[in-house]
Amino acid sequence: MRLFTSQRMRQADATAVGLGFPSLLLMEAAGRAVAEWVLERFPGRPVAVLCGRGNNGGDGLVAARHLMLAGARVRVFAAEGHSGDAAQMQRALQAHALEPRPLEQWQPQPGEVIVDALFGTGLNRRLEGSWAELVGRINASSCPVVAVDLPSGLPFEPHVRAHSTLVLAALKSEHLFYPWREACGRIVLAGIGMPERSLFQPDLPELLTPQAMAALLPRRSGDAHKGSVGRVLIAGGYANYTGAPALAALGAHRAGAGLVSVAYPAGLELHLPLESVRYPQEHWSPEGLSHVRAEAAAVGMGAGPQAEPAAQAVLSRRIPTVLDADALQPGIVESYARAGTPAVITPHPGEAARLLGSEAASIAASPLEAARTLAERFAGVTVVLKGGPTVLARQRGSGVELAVGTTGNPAMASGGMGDVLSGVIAALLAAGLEPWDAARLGVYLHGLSGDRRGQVGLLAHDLAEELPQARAALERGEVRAFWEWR
Ligand SMILES: NC(=O)C1=CN([C@@H]2O[C@H](COP(=O)(O)OP(=O)(O)OC[C@H]3O[C@@H](n4cnc5c(N)ncnc54)[C@H](OP(=O)(O)O)[C@@H]3O)[C@@H](O)[C@H]2O)[C@H](O)CC1
Ligand SMILES: [K+]
Repeated sequence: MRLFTSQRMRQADATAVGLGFPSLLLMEAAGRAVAEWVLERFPGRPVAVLCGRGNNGGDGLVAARHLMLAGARVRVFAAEGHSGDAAQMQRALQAHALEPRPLEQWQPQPGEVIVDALFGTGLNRRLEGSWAELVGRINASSCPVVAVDLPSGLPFEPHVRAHSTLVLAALKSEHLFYPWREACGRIVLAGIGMPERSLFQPDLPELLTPQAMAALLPRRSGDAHKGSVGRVLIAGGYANYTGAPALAALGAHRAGAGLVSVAYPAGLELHLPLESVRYPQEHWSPEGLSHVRAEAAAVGMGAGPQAEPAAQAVLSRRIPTVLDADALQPGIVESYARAGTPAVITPHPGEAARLLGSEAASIAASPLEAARTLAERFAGVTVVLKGGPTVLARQRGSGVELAVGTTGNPAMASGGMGDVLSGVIAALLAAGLEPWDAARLGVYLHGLSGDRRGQVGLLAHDLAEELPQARAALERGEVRAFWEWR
């Protein structure tokens, strides 16, 4: 499943029409799906349908007809100047003796449901003047709003704040990325019969679905033992940063590692899980790690100025490695890329800014572009750019492949979560998954565990404790995506 932009959705629309598919059928299916959702979710409630002058408005006119035919009390308010499909849908409505009134005449009525069909993917600038004022009045009314495709005004301010958004054909960036996502409310995805060929755009970011992620779960054979399911080396810790490597170790244990070994500066007091094996290091060196049995590693958690020697010592093992926190220095990442050792980097926007020599704010504002730039800059390295949502990238052929996480929530904004993620990805690498698969599944499971324990106050080790149940639910096919299908 792919994540679209408004522009790429218009392209898909044009492709469908080019294939001979009548666009009027798409509008009919869209409007019908809106009407069905309103009738199901708000039975018996009167409805005001507010229609803009484009095709989003056309969808609204179709919805009004189906609502009326189903016996709902409907008022329709529409902008002037419909053309093409929308104009035909206006005539179809008028044939049923339902005449749209001028949009300016709309006043909210208590108890009414508002269908926001003002603007969808055709919006190309912020709303101003009477449009901005109308959006203000919609938001100030106490009426629930069902947005058609997108809450009108997104991705700019002002925009409609919806109870639910009936998304047409495919999810777009606004439905996933904060802060826009908050304006969408519940997300309901309607297929509308778009030919599959027009939606086939593999260069768009992949959306991590429960089905695709369940298929990546490493299977265990009946004769599994601790040496056969993946052993992890965690290297980190410095001064008073003793929690980070312990949380990474916990993440690795809870993600199914058969054995977790932790290397750390000698003399440091680490509260490691009882099951972890300790390797105190007088000085970081390849020799100090040569006896550790591991198929994958995670380096940098709380390592401070020791990150560089720790990362170089681990690099001598030539095993797939997660580089996190203090190991996210351009020189370190480059040395892994140059050596051809599979590496996964897990920066938050601040660390990504350090790697790219840019600003954290600009990374957070354009995470897809930032992840792409990181993958290009550090060729061969798998990028996990943490955020709401997390974005993944890797170079593939002459281009960059992108994926976007669909799990996780703001309660996960607390210290130590990233350390757990490093351990989880390392455990999946050790189990034999390719870096791209380990990173995608790790991000998915980590966010899923956070969602299952999603209250503010969640601690990183609480999240780690949830990992086994989250994994089992995913394996049993019990996990649903955050959007609903219609
Ligand atoms: N494949 C699908 O998913 C289908 C989607 N459908 C629906 O169609 C819309 C997109 O329709 P479109 O006509 O391209 O665009 P909109 O209806 O969103 O709006 C276009 C009009 O808005 C004007 N505009 C743009 N920005 C502003 C602004 N800031 N202020 C005022 N007016 C604005 C624009 O005119 P300009 O010339 O002034 O730019 C257009 O008149 C999609 O979202 C779905 O709801 C199909 O119905 C089915 C297939
Ligand atoms: K809309």
